[in-house]
Amino acid sequence: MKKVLTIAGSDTCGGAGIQADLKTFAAHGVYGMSVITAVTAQNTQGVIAVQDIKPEIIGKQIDAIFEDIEVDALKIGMVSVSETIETIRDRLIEHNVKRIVLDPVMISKSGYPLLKEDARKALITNLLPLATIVTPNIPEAETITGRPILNLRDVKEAAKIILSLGPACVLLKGGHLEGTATDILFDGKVFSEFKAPRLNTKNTHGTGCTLSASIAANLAKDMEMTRAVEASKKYITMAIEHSLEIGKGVGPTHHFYEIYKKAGMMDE
Ligand SMILES: Nc1ncnc2c1ncn2[C@@H]1O[C@H](COP(=O)(O)OP(=O)(O)OP(=O)(O)O)[C@@H](O)[C@H]1O
Ligand SMILES: Cc1ncc(COP(=O)(O)O)c(N)n1
Repeated sequence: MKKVLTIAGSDTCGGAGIQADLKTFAAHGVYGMSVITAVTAQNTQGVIAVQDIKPEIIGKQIDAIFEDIEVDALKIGMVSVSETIETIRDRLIEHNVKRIVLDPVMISKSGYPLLKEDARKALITNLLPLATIVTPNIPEAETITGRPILNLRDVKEAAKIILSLGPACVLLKGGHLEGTATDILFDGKVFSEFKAPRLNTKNTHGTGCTLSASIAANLAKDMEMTRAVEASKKYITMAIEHSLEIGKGVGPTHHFYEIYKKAGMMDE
């Protein structure tokens, strides 16, 4: 069985972060493992509090995995502070990790900062160069590039700038633009578009976490990048389509094996 690791924050209400990642891994039929960078108290209405885990313990969690288990792919989500970022960078270089999906989580949908402002530069300089693929949403891409993104042309320009910062590929997610939910993949040569109809639901808590975890699972299964993103786009679209009316705010996406089966990805 393929083995996939998530390095991210814990979300009490189970819609984003570590919990979304492990549910996604299970739905993809891969073995999921986790390194927790921060514990959040949050629900569908927002984030109430965050306790960052000591970088030393984060480093030890990473070592515990790599000293014992072969990892086929990993994803990085909420990393919170500069010291955490530096620890992750050092440990991943030390363990010579391949296939890294970086979701540069900055601000929760409810508006709570999940990455300290002074840690943005650390994320860009330390983690972007290690990424096989980085998956910013529009506001994250605007922060990384320092440019506004209003249309598809801006998206492509931003993808080029982000690629120049070191990752092998960029997937710029169009969830925050209007109209069709179009994501653009750029590998330095070709732009590929992945489109889905915009679904009319407020329940999109953890969509970015789910998409990046799905890409990590698909890369672990030796899928080529474009194929992996295509399969993951189908998965997130179905997970949003089946999203759950849980809590009083922005409900979570739904992960069940059936979604993956319906997307026709069971033979990969
Ligand atoms: N209403 C929607 N209908 C269809 N697809 C959507 C919708 N909202 C988001 N998506 C898709 O979900 C995926 C995640 O994109 P999004 O821009 O929401 O990420 P995100 O902001 O990082 O998510 P989060 O911070 O909630 O984890 C993308 O493939 C995007 O196109
Ligand atoms: C631990 C953690 N990681 C990521 C997110 C982003 O998800 P969203 O933007 O849907 O709030 C979150 N809320 N919590």
